[in-house]
Amino acid sequence: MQNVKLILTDIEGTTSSISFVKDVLFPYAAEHLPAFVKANLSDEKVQTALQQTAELAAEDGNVINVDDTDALVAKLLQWISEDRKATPLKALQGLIWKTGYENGDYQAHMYPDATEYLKKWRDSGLPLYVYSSGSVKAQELFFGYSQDGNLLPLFKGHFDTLMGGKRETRSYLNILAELQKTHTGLNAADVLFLSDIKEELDAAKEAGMQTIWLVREDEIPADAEHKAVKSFAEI
Ligand SMILES: CSCCC(=O)C(=O)COP(=O)(O)O
Ligand SMILES: [Mg+2]
Repeated sequence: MQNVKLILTDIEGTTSSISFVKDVLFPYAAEHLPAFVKANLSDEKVQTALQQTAELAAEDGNVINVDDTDALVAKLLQWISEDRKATPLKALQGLIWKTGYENGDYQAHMYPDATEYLKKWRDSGLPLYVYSSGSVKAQELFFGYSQDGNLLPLFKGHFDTLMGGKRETRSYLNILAELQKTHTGLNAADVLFLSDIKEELDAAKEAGMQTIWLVREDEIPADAEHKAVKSFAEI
């Protein structure tokens, strides 16, 4: 880790297992989404998410009336099953997961090395930020209710798909511009981005950031274009 002044990390597959997100969080959201939407139809955040769902579906060529709650819910359930990183879905998931965390139905998974090194890096003075497809609300819940306790104070800030998609270079430039408001003189090359997805690392590298690929389960490819490690201890 050379000349790194700030670390930006992904969550799923990087600090935490893919299985926790896919096998616990997504099914919980799918189970509770229909009742949650119907019970909270007058909530401004829910209304905004439904409006955006209709707009996004229309962009896909699937016109749904914004008053057709059942059709919008069906579309959102389809997106959960496809793991679509759609901003309105992510906003609703964050709201739904809150109840599960607060009831103690689950705690967010953390790889032990991720918790250990995030704490070490924070203690050494490195500012830590998160960039995930999960909404900022969902990220705060995730680290606030982790199996290793409340890890939220480790992070200086959070970014989600409001910055853009994680496979787009523009998103990392948007994040850099946000970071520069607090960290004067910060350059892209001062930022280390950690992720398990090559296309996300490619986009961050294109924006000028340093990258490290977390290869948690598979063999590290011999021809990896990014420095690849199996755990935060190797960073
Ligand atoms: C923040 S908790 C749920 C994560 C999530 O919804 C997701 O889609 C995972 O995205 P990531 O960018 O962390 O791989
Ligand atoms: Mg990931």
